Amino acid sequence: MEESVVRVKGVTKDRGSLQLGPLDLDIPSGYVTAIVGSNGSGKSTLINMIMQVVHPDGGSIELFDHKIAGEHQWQLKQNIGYVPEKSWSEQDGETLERIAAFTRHWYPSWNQGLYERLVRLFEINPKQKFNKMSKGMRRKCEIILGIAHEPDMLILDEPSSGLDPFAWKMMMDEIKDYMNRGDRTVLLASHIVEEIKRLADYVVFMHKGKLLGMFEKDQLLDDCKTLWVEIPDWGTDLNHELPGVIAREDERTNVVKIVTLNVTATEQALQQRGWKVVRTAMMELDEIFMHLIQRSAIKK
Ligand SMILES: Nc1ncnc2c1ncn2[C@@H]1O[C@H](COP(=O)(O)OP(=O)(O)OP(=O)(O)O)[C@@H](O)[C@H]1O
Repeated sequence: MEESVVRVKGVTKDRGSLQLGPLDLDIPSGYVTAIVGSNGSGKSTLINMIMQVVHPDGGSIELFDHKIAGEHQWQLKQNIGYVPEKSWSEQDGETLERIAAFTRHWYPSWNQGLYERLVRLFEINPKQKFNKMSKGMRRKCEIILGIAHEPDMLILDEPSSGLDPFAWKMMMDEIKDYMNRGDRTVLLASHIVEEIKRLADYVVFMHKGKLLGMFEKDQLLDDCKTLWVEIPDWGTDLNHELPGVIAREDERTNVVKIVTLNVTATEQALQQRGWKVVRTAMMELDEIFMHLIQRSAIKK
């Protein structure tokens, strides 16, 4: 794995309704990592702990090789553009223009040209108060503020929430543009499969406060397949006999549908048995996620 910009080690948090962790996670530098999880699985809590908005009960978090505590904190956060899941209510009476002026003062890397371009692109009136804006307009402002100081890392918690399809497309293009410099990192929490498919290099699956795994996205999509297999013996227990197989469904008497997380190993084993694959299909990320949840439930 590459160099890490965020290192989460044994982090725990008691949320009352949910026990998070222990979480261990390394976010690689120079890539887009997407955290995918069901509602209430702890994605925002994890992001808030990385941003120090929420304090972990145990474990440690390092940002850019420094523990996030003490005097480094502010410097470290200057290198991050953060778009939280929920807008800050303290900023309700503010305007983009005023927050931008404040941010410009504190962030030496602020790029005024980029800010003005984004304001024009997203068709924002920078003099309008945030609490007079629609949800999507306010989201656009938060994205502009996150990107305009050209941070080394962007942390985006459900960034597309409230955006219309045109604004969503613009945001996607801007994130790609941001990444084009090569040495930048994005950490993104999202429910939108298309967003993850188009942007992410790595995918982290989270469920009920636990991490189900981190995967290189293209590799995962290559490895996970649905196969329809013609088998001679109807009662054969494919789940346990074949490597990689995590689920089976009987289709017709001699054709079984199986789901594998390791298509190469499964196909090799099928070949050795002389069983024929009659059809192969790609899986979507959300289907893979559902299977990983089922597998984690079985393992317990
Ligand atoms: N401020 C809070 N105080 C106490 N518990 C909280 C707080 N915020 C969230 N929780 C709880 O922590 C758990 C995880 O919530 P979190 O918002 O991190 O999940 P999430 O994965 O981001 O969910 P979603 O996809 O719905 O945004 C939930 O059980 C939630 O009720």
